[in-house]
Formats: sequence, C-alpha cells, structure tokens
Amino acid sequence: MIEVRHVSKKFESFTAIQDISLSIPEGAIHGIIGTSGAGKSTLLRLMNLLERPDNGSVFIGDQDLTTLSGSALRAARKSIGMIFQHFHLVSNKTVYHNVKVALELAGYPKSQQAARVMECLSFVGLDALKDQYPAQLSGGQKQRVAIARALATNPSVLLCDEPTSSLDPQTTAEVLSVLKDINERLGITIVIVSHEMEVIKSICTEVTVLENGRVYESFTHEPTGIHMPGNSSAYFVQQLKGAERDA
Ligand SMILES: Nc1ncnc2c1ncn2[C@@H]1O[C@H](COP(=O)(O)OP(=O)(O)OP(=O)(O)O)[C@@H](O)[C@H]1O
Repeated sequence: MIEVRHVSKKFESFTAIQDISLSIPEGAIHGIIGTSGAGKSTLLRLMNLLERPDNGSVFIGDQDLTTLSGSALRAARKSIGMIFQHFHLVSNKTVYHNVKVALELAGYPKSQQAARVMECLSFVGLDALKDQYPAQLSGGQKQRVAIARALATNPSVLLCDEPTSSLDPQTTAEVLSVLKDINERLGITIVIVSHEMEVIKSICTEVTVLENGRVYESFTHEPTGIHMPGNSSAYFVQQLKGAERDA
C-alpha cells in the first residue's frame, strides 16, 4: 500500500532521513516513534511529498509519487489525508465550511458536497456542531473536525502527525477511538507519528522506531486497546491520595 524505497532527505548539510525503506500493508495502523529530532515528521511528510526526497521513491498503491508534479501530484494526494498536532483549522470558517473547503479544493461535484460534509461530520460525531467556529470547540472536537476534513475526499491513507499531543488523556482516548474506527469501518490505512508510547501501544498493528534518520527497528505489534482514563473529580482525588500514600 505505502512503500518507501531508499529514501533520503537533507536540509542543507544536515541529513534528516538516511536511506529508509519501509513497506506498510493496506489496513495497517503503523506507528512511528523515536526521540525528538529522529526524523519522524519528516518521514511522514515524505509519504505525501510535502517534503520531496533527495533520493528514492514513494509508492502509494502502484503509483510512484516522486515521478509526479503539478496537477498529477495534486490528484494523487486526494487519496492521502493528513492531520496535525495543532489541527490547522480555518478560524473564520464554521465546522461545516472547514470540511467543505476540502471538497471544493478537490473539485468534488458541487451538488454532492453538502451531503458528503454531513456524512463525514456524523462519522466523527460532530454533525450537531456544524455551525460552530473552531474557537468554540474543545481540542478533541477540533481534531475530530480535522479528521472529518481529511476523510472528505475518501482517502485510502491517513497520515497523522502527533494527532493527540495537544490533548488530555481522556480526549486522546476519544480521538484514538475515532482513528481505530476509521481503520476498521472504512478500511483506511493509517500512519501515526507520536512520541507518546501509550498511543503507539494502544492502536498500532506495526511499529517503526527511528533513530538519527534511520530505521532502528520495524516490527509487527499486537495493539493493547485504548485505555479510557478516569475523568471524574473522585478519580483525580483517589489517584493523587493513592500516589501520596505510595510515596
Ligand atoms: N524544513 C527544515 N529545515 C531544516 N531542518 C529541518 C527541517 N525539517 C526538519 N528539520 C530537522 O530535521 C531533523 C528531524 O526533524 P523531524 O521534525 O522530522 O524530527 P521528529 O523526530 O519529528 O522530532 P520531534 O519529535 O521533535 O518533532 C531535526 O533535526 C529538524 O531540526
């Protein structure tokens, strides 16, 4: 499904990615983890050519993205959605219009746009908030709007760059549930960059550990499932008083 072959990327004289090859099968949830600066985000951005590699090729299905440019690359990118740590929503557009803009940019048939926006919003459970603005939403809701926007063009791949790093544990669990749902119900292959071990452990079916721009190890993984943390005042008190007693 996604195949990165002998890819390298330099920023001036600094080599961020060194000769990486990786094969991610259809239907996987592939986690990429490593220390800060290991090259995780750069590797992810190479997968949709937001960064163009200096060497090597990037296949999505049987299409080598590195051979494309201009309108052909824009067309190929419709099959690759992406979400980010800071959501990247348009602040002066409503939830509805944040999703609709993805369809407009992709040239989706005008007569079908409204129905598709609502379909995507109801998939992430936000249809009731369609007329809200991003500033009126919680972090988890903002990320769900970003997911709905990424889903709008029916991608086969969703790239996630630290999707839960700005969120509290409860909201992280909710967003991970949406990602798992997308993978299971829509069959979308997911690549998720995170420095949070729990995120990788909970939903990833395979993992790549990066170190200094190289693959340290890549392996299959049995997801542990999403842990729903307590979210009541009583839970916080119990956890903190328990921790005090144990200290
Ligand atoms: N556009 C750029 N110009 C110059 N250097 C860059 C650029 N993008 C990334 N780098 C450098 O490449 C290296 C890898 O960056 P990258 O963001 O991929 O790492 P990361 O593993 O995602 O780190 P973090 O977890 O801190 O986000 C870092 O040293 C970074 O400073």
